[in-house]
Amino acid sequence: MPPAGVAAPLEVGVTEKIFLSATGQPVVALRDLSFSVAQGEFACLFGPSGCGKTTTLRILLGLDRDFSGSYRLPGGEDARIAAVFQEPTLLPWRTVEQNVRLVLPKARRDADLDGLFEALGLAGMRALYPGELSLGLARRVALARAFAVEPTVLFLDEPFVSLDERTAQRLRTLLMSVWSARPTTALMVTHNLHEAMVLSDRIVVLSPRPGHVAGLFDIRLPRENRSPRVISDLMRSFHEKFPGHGTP
Ligand SMILES: Nc1ncnc2c1ncn2[C@@H]1O[C@H](COP(=O)(O)OP(=O)(O)OP(=O)(O)O)[C@@H](O)[C@H]1O
Repeated sequence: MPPAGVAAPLEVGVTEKIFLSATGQPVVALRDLSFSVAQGEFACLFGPSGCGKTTTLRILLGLDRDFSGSYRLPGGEDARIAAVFQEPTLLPWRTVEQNVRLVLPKARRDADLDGLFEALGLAGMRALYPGELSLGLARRVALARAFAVEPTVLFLDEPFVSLDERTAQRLRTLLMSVWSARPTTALMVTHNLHEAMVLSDRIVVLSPRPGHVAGLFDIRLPRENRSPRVISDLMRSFHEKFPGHGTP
């Protein structure tokens, strides 16, 4: 394989991931899961409950090393990885500003983050503490923290669940405006097919467990052209290509 630079794709080749159930029975979560995400592409990992989406992210984040196979991150050894989870996981005794700056390397602790706070609608909230924020605002701070490190790869695990649809929609728009300013190779787990259509360049569709790639759905359309009509056409094509997937 050529050396992995920042321009290299995210490559996933998990041969097998087995858990042991409480009774000691093997649970094969993933088998022959293989896909890649091109540099600067935003991909969604979509599939039925229990098919191994979170397991895949945990492996790619280096949180689970007990699997067979391999993967390669953009940036290789020097990859700067950022992750956004369902829980914003902010330190309650630190301000919004401090929570974001904490993740920066010492040399960049004083970096100018005005543009980032502004873009995420947090400019007036930098001195607030997490306890003063709604869940939607706390998730914005989690996004700011992720983008502050200027990651070479970004992982998101259902960052917009349990928000009312208006707030979720606002956050998707904010995510896209920050991401578009500096397109970063991104992989986001979602249960929400509509969300995947709005946000991603490519949907990686997983089979039921043991998870492997059931197929790819490419959306090569500029996001500003994805009107409700276009999204509903895309949803129709998706259902034709993957009958039974993505129906509530
Ligand atoms: N620590 C664990 N011990 C045993 N089994 C596990 C463990 N973690 C996950 N599993 C099993 O592995 C499979 C994949 O789980 P995972 O959470 O990755 O699925 P998922 O696609 O993210 O599900 P969901 O969409 O419901 O969040 C499931 O069958 C799950 O029960």
